[in-house]
Amino acid sequence: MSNSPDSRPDSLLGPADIRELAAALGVRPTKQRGQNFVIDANTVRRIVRTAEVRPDDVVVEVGPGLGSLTLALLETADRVTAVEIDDVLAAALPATVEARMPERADRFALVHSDAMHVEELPGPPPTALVANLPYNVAVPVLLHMLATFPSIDRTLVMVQSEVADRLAATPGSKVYGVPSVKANWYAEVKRAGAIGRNVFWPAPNVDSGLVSLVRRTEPVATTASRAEVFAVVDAAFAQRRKTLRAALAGWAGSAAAAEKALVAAGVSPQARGESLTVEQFAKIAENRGVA
Ligand SMILES: C[S@@+](CC[C@H](N)C(=O)[O-])C[C@H]1O[C@@H](n2cnc3c(N)ncnc32)[C@H](O)[C@@H]1O
Repeated sequence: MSNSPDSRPDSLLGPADIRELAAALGVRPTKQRGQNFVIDANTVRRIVRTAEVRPDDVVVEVGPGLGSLTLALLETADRVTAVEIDDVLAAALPATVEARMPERADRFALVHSDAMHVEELPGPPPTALVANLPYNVAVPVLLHMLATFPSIDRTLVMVQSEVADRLAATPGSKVYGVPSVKANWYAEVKRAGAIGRNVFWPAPNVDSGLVSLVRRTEPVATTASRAEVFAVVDAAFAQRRKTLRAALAGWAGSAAAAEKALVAAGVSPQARGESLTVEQFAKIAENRGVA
């Protein structure tokens, strides 16, 4: 499958390998779990390159599926820990790694779990997150991983193209919203490429995009907690067409109290959430209850 001169051509998974593995395991990909498997070695190598995975990286992968990206990550990273929810896929993956890349198998660990419930991982703390995320839970899983593992400093995820746009949006953009602000709380976020539909089996009915997130070297400077800041963000975008004075009335107790917090934060009460930076949301959170 691979055109890369320095690689073992048979170690990564191509279309025939994926079909064979799926048939042997009786796997029928489900939409509910966002199961679309990459069948193209060039695509997974491109993801690893774009993620700038280094030989000393401890990578966590969410949703390894049949192992397409896992094997490409193992070619470069020091360790790969994969979190898979599906019973059959989780049970099969260690054997796939052993069969395709025996010399790297001791660098691989499988955690059979819902990524939303993972609070710790075996081995050294992860330095990078690289994943083709299940599309229906991509944003909550991404935010959970960034919150739970502060050691992750680089992330590259493949998500539905619209979700990639939303994650990387900046204030003033039509698609700027809760995912944009929350992701920006943790990281500098950028679109990092597009992926066509024909590199998957089964082919999804949406396009995909890559998003890169590099952990902020300095966290957002605020005395408010993350939960307090996120509460303002959620309230502001729950009614995104309303002015902040109106949208934050419930959060503050009244429209008048919301106005006081906004003015104290240096934000116009007539502004809307879509124009605010994460720092401004943090300032508003700090001024809740101001007299
Ligand atoms: C889009 S597929 C990616 C598979 C593989 N990484 C690839 O690129 O071929 C998403 C994978 O995430 C798994 N998954 C879905 N929800 C999950 C969750 N909450 N926690 C962990 N894995 C999950 C699915 O079973 C599936 O294997």
